[in-house]
Amino acid sequence: MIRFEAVSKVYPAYRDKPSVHALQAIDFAIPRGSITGVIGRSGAGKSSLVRLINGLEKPSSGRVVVDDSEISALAGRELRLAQRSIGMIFQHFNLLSSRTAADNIALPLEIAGWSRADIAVRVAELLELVGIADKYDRYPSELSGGQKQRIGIARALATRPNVLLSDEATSALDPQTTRAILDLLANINRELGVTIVLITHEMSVVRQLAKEVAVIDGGQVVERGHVAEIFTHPRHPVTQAFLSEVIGDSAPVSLASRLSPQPVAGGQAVLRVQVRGTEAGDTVVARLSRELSHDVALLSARIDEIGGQHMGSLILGIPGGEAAARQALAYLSRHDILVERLGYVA
Ligand SMILES: Nc1ncnc2c1ncn2[C@@H]1O[C@H](COP(=O)(O)OP(=O)(O)OP(=O)(O)O)[C@@H](O)[C@H]1O
Repeated sequence: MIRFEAVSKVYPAYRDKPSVHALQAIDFAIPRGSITGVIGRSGAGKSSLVRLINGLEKPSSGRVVVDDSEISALAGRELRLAQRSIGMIFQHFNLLSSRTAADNIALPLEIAGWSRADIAVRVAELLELVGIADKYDRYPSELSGGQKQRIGIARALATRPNVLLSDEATSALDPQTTRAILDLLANINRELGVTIVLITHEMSVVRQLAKEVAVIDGGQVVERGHVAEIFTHPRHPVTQAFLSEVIGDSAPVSLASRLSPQPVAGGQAVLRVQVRGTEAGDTVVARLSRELSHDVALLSARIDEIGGQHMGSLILGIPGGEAAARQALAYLSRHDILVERLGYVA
């Protein structure tokens, strides 16, 4: 369990730079054994939050507790011991280029004072765990990004930590490699019970791996909860913006370029309808056609399923002039379906 209790972090003024309130009033808990996503835009405070968990920074006020130990109050040898139970992986892997894969993984064990024989056994186990046993004698420059991250993961797990912090660990990888690394992290969580904190600016990463998510903005947690719930009912504008990236609810370019802000004689009003929840998009189209007593054109649709819930958006063309458009808007709003008018097309 990781707990933030009324945590704030202020970086003091330095020369001509003003002080920065990087985190304010952070109060939340990450359950033991969970995979929790922490998502935020650049500068939101994500890295500051991570550095508080592993004790690299101290909070300006409040407490950070990791597995019953107040890491924010530790120093010296006690802090170093506590840090051994917190592994970390990074966007740019942070491997030593002069060491082989095996020797990179061995590094934290050497620092912890393990014997050479024990290190050899543990490194072999870890190479196997992350699926690159055949690369033990390769140098980082000879490996792909995905393989380097596997070494990063093995090194982070070497001292058998309870917590694994992932700071944008897949941001430098292509989508296919990202998926493979996220699958590996899911296995590690399942098999070893390691608590994973996933710092990211990509909702697709949260969606693929995390069960819980906290959205952070301006140094505050602005929304948090189960991933399926947040994805289907996002409340904060920042969450909504992250989601529209992953759902892609913008109109197709060919349609957007034809949109006119004024009604077009004999044309259609174009509406964007949000699909959230158990109701599938096609039911919305069918119900609306029945209500209007004429066909509704489906101009574009992006629907996904997350945690058994449909989510996405439909772009509909409503023929029949202003009266029909107003009737459609009223009907959808009456049924609590989020809708917005994008314009008109011929
Ligand atoms: N050591 C520091 N000294 C002064 N200000 C800092 C320091 N570290 C971070 N900040 C400031 O604190 C705020 C939060 O930064 P932080 O790095 O935690 O955000 P982030 O969400 O991780 O951003 P990014 O995704 O760009 O890394 C920013 O305004 C940043 O400029």
